[in-house]
Parts: sequence; structure tokens; C-alpha cells
Amino acid sequence: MGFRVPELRNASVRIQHPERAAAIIRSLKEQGPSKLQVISDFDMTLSRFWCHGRRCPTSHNILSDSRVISEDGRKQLKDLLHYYYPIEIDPNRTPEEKQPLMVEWWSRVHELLVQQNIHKEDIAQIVRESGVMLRDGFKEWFDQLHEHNVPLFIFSAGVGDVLEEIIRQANVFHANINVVSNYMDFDENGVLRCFKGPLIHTYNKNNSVLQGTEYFQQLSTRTSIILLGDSMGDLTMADGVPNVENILKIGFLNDKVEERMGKYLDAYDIVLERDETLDVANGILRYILTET
Ligand SMILES: Nc1ccn([C@@H]2O[C@H](COP(=O)(O)O)[C@@H](O)[C@H]2O)c(=O)n1
Ligand SMILES: [Mg+2]
Repeated sequence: MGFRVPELRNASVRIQHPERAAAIIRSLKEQGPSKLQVISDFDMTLSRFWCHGRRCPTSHNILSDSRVISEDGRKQLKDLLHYYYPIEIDPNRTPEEKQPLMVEWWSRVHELLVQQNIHKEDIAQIVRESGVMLRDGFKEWFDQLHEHNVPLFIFSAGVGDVLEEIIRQANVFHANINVVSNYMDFDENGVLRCFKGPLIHTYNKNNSVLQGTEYFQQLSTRTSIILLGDSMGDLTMADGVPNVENILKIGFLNDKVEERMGKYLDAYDIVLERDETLDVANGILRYILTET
């Protein structure tokens, strides 16, 4: 497969079952773009984990580190991050054990954010000042999908208003994109008053929070899937898709690489170790979409 998709030979690529991954990629090509849909996580998957030698912000971090949050609020939000993030990525706890703790984290953070007098009209500037970056190669990724009418479903436990703004500012918010995430609800003065439900956290990214959207039912003829994620919780994002025939799961392993590699290799078809680019995903997509 390496000569058809040269990016699969990149130093970051780890594959437990290369034959299996190659067979899936071949099937995706045989089925063609009219059968394809892409389901992707946002934070630390489409956005970068490292930028300029520092951690890049998630959509939540963009708000919690911003100038609109009081000093005390920022400290409380940071304390919560330092307590819950190690739990979120702990390879020795099951998703079932983590779930109530994730609900606790997200709920406490949203409660704190609601106390901060955040204005809808400030979001664009907050994003501009945040230093967030999409992964290298993002333009080719978003543009290829758009040009070939491949639907891109972004399923994020981040903050929808913020991540939409990031994609908009990068000029790649094309018509083929649908986002499901945690959206803010603003009052008549444009001030944040609550988050709209249902709450989406790292370990409930599945059909349970998509009730009533009908998105996957409308795409029921698109039975080929490329799934991109960076967390073990992202693996369930396609659970609501009917009639899946081929699914290629690509996982970005950004943090605590040695401890987590085994579980990622078992779960993802392709694991990208500390890779801040979309080069491998772009290479696979190019191969699938090119008529040869
Ligand atoms: N208060 C929080 C809660 C979560 N995060 C991070 O956000 C990411 C979830 O969004 P996805 O687009 O990846 O679903 C995940 O990486 C959490 O660690 C946060 O930074 N602050
Ligand atoms: Mg993520």
C-alpha cells in the first residue's frame, strides 16, 4: 500500500495489522467518493496538539484562557483541567469508570463559564487571539472533501461556537460540513446564559447524543467511512451509522504515547504518533478520490 499512499511510510505511522488496513483502504477506493463519508473529532484531531513548542489550546481552553475570564475564574478552570485531564487519558481506567467524572468536569466548567459574562460578539476576537492552529495540510483536507461532495461530520465534545469560528477564520467552513458539539445559549443581550443540551463529553460521543438529528439516516447510502480521532472515546462516533461496510479508523496519539500506544494500536487501524499534520489522511483521501 506504501507505493499507492506514500504517506503511509511516514515516520509517525504505526499499524498493527498492515494487511487489514490496506484491504480497508482498497475497499474505500473501490466504493468511490459517492459512498464515502468522513466523521471526525475536532480538538487535537483537526486542530494541533503542539504549536511553536507549546500545547495548543482546545476549544474549551480558548475560552478559559481568554481575557474575558476573571483571574479567579481562570485559576479555577485550570485547576479543574489539571485534576480531570489525567483521568480522561488514563489508559488504566475504563470509559465506564470515566463517564461520571467527565460529566462532572464538563458540568463544572460550563457552570463557571456561565458566571463569566461572556458575550457572543467577543468569540471571534477571542479565537483570533488564542494561537489555535489547525493541523498542517488542513486546507487540502477540507477542500478535497468539499470538491468531491464528501460529507464531513465533526463530532466534538468541545465548544461548537468556538470550533466553528476557528474553521471559519481558516476559510474552510464549506457546505459539506455538519457539526454536533456543545453550543452556547446566549440571552437577548448576547450574554452566555447556559449551554444547550445534551452535554457531550469525551465518552458519550455516540448515538445517544444524536437522537433527533437524522443525520446518519439521511446518509444511509454512504457506507464507507473514514473516522479521525485522538481519544479512545472517539472510536464510538460512527456507532449511529446504518449499514457500515468499510470503516477506516485513524487515531492521533498526541500525549502519554508510550503508556497508551498498545490500546491505540488495538483500536485504531492507523495510529499517528506525535504527528501534527493531516498528511496521512490527505494521502489516503487522494488515493481514494483519484480516478485510476
Ligand atoms: N474543560 C475542558 C473539557 C475538555 N477539554 C478537552 O477538549 C477536548 C474535547 O473536544 P473534542 O473535540 O476532542 O471532542 C478533549 O481533548 C478534552 O481534553 C478541555 O480542554 N477542557
Ligand atoms: Mg479530540
